[in-house]
This record gives sequence, C-alpha cells and structure tokens, in this order.
Amino acid sequence: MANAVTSHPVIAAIVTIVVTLLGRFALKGYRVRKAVHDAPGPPHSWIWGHLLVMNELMTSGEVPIKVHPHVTPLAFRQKYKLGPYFYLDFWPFGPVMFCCADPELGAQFTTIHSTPKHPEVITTMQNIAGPGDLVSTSGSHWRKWRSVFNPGFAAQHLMSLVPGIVDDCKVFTEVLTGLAEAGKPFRMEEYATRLTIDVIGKVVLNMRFDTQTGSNPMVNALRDQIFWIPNDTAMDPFKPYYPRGIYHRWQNSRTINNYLGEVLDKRFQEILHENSADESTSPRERKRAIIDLAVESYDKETDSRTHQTTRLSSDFRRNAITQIRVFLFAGHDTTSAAICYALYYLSKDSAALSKIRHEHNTVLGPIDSTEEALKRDPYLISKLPYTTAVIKEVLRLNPAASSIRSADSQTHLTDPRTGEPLIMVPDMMLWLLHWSMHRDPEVWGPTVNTFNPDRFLPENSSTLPEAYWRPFERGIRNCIGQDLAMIESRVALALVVRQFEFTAAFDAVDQMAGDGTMYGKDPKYREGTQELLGDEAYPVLVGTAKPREGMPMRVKLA
Ligand code: HEM
Repeated sequence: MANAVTSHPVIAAIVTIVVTLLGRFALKGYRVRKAVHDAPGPPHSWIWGHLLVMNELMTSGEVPIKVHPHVTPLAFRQKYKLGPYFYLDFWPFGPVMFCCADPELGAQFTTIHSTPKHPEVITTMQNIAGPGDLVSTSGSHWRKWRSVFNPGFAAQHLMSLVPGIVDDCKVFTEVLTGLAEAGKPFRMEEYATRLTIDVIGKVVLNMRFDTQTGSNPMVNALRDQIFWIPNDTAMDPFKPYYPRGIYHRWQNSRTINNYLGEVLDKRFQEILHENSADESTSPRERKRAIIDLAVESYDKETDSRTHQTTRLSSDFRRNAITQIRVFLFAGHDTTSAAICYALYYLSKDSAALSKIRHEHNTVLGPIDSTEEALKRDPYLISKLPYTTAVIKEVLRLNPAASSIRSADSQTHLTDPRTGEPLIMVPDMMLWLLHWSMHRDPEVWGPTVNTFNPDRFLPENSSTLPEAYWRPFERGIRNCIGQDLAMIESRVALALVVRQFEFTAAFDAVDQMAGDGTMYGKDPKYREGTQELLGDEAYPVLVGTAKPREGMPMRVKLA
C-alpha cells in the first residue's frame, strides 16, 4: 500500500495535501482548545470544547430551544457561577467567543480601541443590505457614511418628523380598532412592523409605503429577506448553502435593488433639476431624508454642476442602495419589537398602565385631541418622563441586539480589576452582551427581572447604573437612530395606551399555527420550555431579537 502511494505521484500529492490539511486542522484545534481550556468559562472538553455544555443547556429545558443566542451566556454565567467575562469554544463550528458583561472591559474594545465588527456580523448584514453597509463596515468607509447621515438624525429635524409619525400611528390605532372588532388573537409584531416600516419609509426615502393599509413589493422582499438570513449557523453550519435560501436571498436582493435603484435615480434627477432652477436664486432648502443626504454627498463629491454629471456612477449607486437598505432594515425591525414589548408589559402591570395613562391625560389632554396636540407642539413628546421610562425599561429587559466585534492585532485586553492581560485567540469574537448587563442581579438588584419603569425616572437617576444600560450601544459606534426610535415609540404609546386594553395570547399559539408565518410553520418554536426568567414573552432570533411567536395578543377597546 505504502509502495503504491509513493510510486504514484498523483496519489502521493493528494495524500500529502490531505495529511497537511488534517495536520493544520488538528494543530489549530489543539491551539484553540489549549488557549481556552484553563480560561474562565463553563467546563471545557479537549475534544468537544463547549459544544457539550451548550447541548446540555439547550436540551435540558433550562432555556427555550429557540431562545435568542444572546441569552445563553448569562445562563452559563449563572449556572457555572462565572465572572463578568469568560470564553466559549465552539470550534470548529464557530470562532472562540469572548463573552463580556463588564462595561469597563467592553470599552477596551468598543471605545478606547474600536475593533472592527466580526465577520459573522458582516456576512449577516451583507445578506440584508450588501457589502460596505454602515452597521458592519469600519474605518474610513464607515466614517464617511456616518458623517453623511448624521444630519438626518439631528434633534430639530427629528422633531419636524413628529406630525408624519403621528399620522402613521393614527393608522395603527385604526388597524387595532379593526382587530378589536374582529375579537381574534393576532401577532402584534406583524402590525407594529408595518407601522415602523411606514415611518422609516418617510425618514429614509421621503416616501409613503402605506403597508398598514396595503402592500409594497420592495418591503415584502425586504421582510422575506430577513427570514432567509442563515444566522444560527453554530447550530447548523450548512445553512448558508441551502439552495432554497440562496435562491430566495438572490431574488429578494434583486427586487429590492431594482426598486431602490429607480427611486435613487429619480431623486438624483429631481435634485439636479432643483439645483439648476435654484442657481440664480437662494440656496436650496436642505433636505434631510437619508436618500437626499446620500445624493447631496454625491453632488458634493463630484461637483455635478461644474462637471455636468447627469447620472450616478455605478459605484456610488451600489453603495447608496446598500446604505438605504441598512436604514430600512435597522430602522424598523428593532423599534417594532420595543413597541410590542411595551404593550405586553403594560398589559401585565395595571399600576404602570394607570401611571402612563395619567401622564398622557395630564400632558397631552383628551385622547380625541392628542393627534392634534402632538402635531401642533411636537415637543410635548419630550415632556413624558414616565412614558420614556417605560420604553427604557422595555429596552433594558429586551435589548434588540448586542455588539459583536473581532479581535485584531491591536486588541490587548486587560482585567479592569487586576490589570492582568487576558488570553487572546486569533479571530476571536468579542461579544459585548447587552442582555447579560441588563439582567445582572448584582447591578440591578433583586428586581432585575421585574418590569419597573420607576428606576428610569429622573428622580432616580443618581442610583441608575447607567453604563450597564446600553440597548443602543455607546461610543462612536452607537445607534444613529436611537432618538428616532425613542420618539416613534413614545408617539405610538401616546396614541394607543388609552384607547385599548391588551392581553397576551400565548394560549392561542397552537390555534394560530396555520397562519403561514414562520412561527406557525416551525413547530420547534412551540416545543419544550416556553418561559424565560419568569416571562412567557422571550426573545427569538429573526433578524434581531424578536418576541416569541410575534407577540400573540388580544385587544379590546378601552
Ligand atoms: C429600539 C430601537 C433600536 C435599537 C434597540 C437599536 C440598537 C442598535 C445597536 C445596539 C446598535 C449597535 C450595533 C453594534 O454595535 O453592532 C445599533 C446601530 C445602528 N442602528 Fe440602531 N437600534 C434601534 C433603532 C434604530 C433606528 C430607528 C435606526 C435608523 C433609523 C437605526 C439604525 C442604526 C444604524 C445605521 C446603526 C449602525 C451605526 C454605526 O455603526 O455607525 N437603529 N442600533
């Protein structure tokens, strides 16, 4: 046999390559296991890394099978009495993860040295938006686009959007009235999502999508795209390669890009036209929709007036579409979950519901004139401390995301208490865990898992562990849309909480299973433990962290 191999050069070459690859694989595995074996973390196996403890956690019923992955590090921390940072090793199915629930340590890789986003974030965002999007890119490309879009989120401009948001929330109340009349359980996420999509359509494209009353092909493709993102690859590494998924992602991307490309070209022509009409008169009023800011930046870059540019370059066009796509996604997905959770927690806490209704009666006047009051004086929205506290508490209990970075050659982490250097593994994922920080009993006390908006009232600010509340992240890579999200959620609550009575309808999930939604189709969502930390509304991974089963609810007129 040995003779056959050595005498045949092709076989010998293949054997050499295979042996070399296996050797490299084994060496990498050995290095990873060696680095993590004695590092802080759950019990570690030389053969399986942390795969066995993960399997045990997921199958023992300690957490629901479909729970969002950002929940599991806290479950490990509590189960194995770990400190605020530790390592998880799922090699070869994923990178070594450095799980961090310490803001001071987190600052070392997010603020003091802002590390790049992790390749897994980049791949996910590429499916949603395309390469080079604002969320996952870094360096000069990120800096350029962030500065282009910052004016779109200036406080004064956001206030000018309030009347439009009020109109969309009014439609939301009409939809809810219809659902109350129908008297059937429904998935709140569906309706909250249509609301936030309508809002973001105006903010980004200055367009009405009207998805609350109709349908839009681009929005349908965008939403479908989110369901086809292969983002639980640690459980199924082959998911990105399923032909059906590849086809749907390609087809959706095509629909979205064609639609946005046409809108962008049309807007560019309009702006060229406005510019030439304005040349002899006063400077054009500055538009701040995301699409206008993008086109203006092109105008500046190319000086289209001097150079008679009449078309967007293909490079710019591709980039602008990517950024528009990322805003359409990030601008609706997270806020809709926040609105769902707010209505859910208020439905379970009659004292909080009374307080928020009282605040609205006092500041906004009778419900029938609230729409008008907010349009007349959008700044009323800033005079609702209890409503703001409700949303902040909702975002504490259910953060939509976390920050996932990648260790680079300049990443040197040290333990903030001892100053000792921490173990670094090549390509390590640095995971700053919002869920773990927001649910840390040592920080938030014994009521950590209880909905208690009072902790965010201004009079309690001195006892608030501010650095541990970071639903929008902090530092230079914080959420550009956070003020918009807060405004939108407050307007929605202002128009809704006095008009309707909600109750959670998790008892009806089996009844709703045939409704064609992803939740309905996949029975795993309803298998095993259906509670997390005393709550039946727990997060699952669908784009971002969404409420289980799309937050089933019943609604009645109040
Ligand atoms: C409740 C609602 C929202 C939550 C909880 C949220 C959360 C976050 C978080 C945690 C990040 C940082 C992600 C990371 O470190 O990788 C982020 C970034 C971002 N968010 Fe939001 N977001 C919300 C609403 C919005 C809205 C309404 C928009 C757009 C209008 C938006 C656009 C973005 C963008 C573009 C980034 C990337 C910013 C950058 O890196 O420069 N978000 N968001």
